[in-house]
Amino acid sequence: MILELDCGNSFIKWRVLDVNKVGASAEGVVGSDVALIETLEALPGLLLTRCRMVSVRAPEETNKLIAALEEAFGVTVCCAVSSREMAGVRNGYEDFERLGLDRWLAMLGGFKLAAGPCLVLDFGTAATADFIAADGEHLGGFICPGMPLMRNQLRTHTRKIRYDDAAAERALERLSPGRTTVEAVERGCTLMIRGFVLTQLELARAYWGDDFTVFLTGGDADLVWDAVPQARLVPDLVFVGLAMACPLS
Ligand SMILES: Nc1ncnc2c1ncn2[C@@H]1O[C@H](COP(=O)(O)OP(=O)(O)O)[C@@H](O)[C@H]1O
Ligand SMILES: CC(C)(COP(=O)(O)O)[C@@H](O)C(=O)NCCC(=O)O
Ligand SMILES: [K+]
Repeated sequence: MILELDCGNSFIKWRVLDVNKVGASAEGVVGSDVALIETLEALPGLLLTRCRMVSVRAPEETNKLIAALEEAFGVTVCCAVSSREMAGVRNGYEDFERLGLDRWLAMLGGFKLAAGPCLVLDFGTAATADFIAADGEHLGGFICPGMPLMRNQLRTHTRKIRYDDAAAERALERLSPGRTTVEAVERGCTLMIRGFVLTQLELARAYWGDDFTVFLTGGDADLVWDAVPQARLVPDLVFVGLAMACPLS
């Protein structure tokens, strides 16, 4: 069984692949290293042989998690690393190592699935957009605050914006102008993210006309999905790229 991990700034996404099965045999989202190890230890019949990981966290944090996994499960961990070029995609950053590894892997996955020009949009702690041309050239991208950062900034820097998660979820059933604080904030931030998406689509059209694929991924991708009906929602896009960057024979 192979353990796959995507360590973002807020959450660790994990899944277990069983060579004898199609798709993941178990998967989840956890908030900490400890929660990850506990969750995995509670899985019946887990026999890990390999592990591959991508992390956008600090090296010390990532190394600590790797050590904990090796100790708990006796597996060696293959970590995705930056590269200038892979699977036909050329990293467009001036300094290729500075491009977030989650972005790089989602790009590799997107270009493989699209086999043509694509726009990769990822909605996590940050929202990111990356443009990959038909020849695999990464034209660059954009980073802006994602939903968690936008709502936290409003809460931290105001006195009167306070509400709970359940109210936030209810507020997003519609996007009409808010009549309560929670509606006004949740819908306002959602519209900002959607505005970001529409601007990326305009740019993609300017480059490629109508001939491109849009990928949506990240924990908040479903907040924008209905604004981009032509997009492909691929929650595991980073994992698609991870398997390419860390092939395990
Ligand atoms: N099961 C889940 N657990 C936690 N967050 C989730 C879950 N499903 C969706 N989300 C949303 O995903 C967002 C975080 O996205 P994610 O891609 O995990 O971020 P990051 O990669 O930066 O850690 C949160 O704002 C939350 O609203
Ligand atoms: C842009 C990001 C913060 C996104 O992280 P996430 O929201 O997935 O946790 C991450 O890809 C990152 O730290 N990138 C390094 C900076 C860059 O890509 O230019
Ligand atoms: K991410």
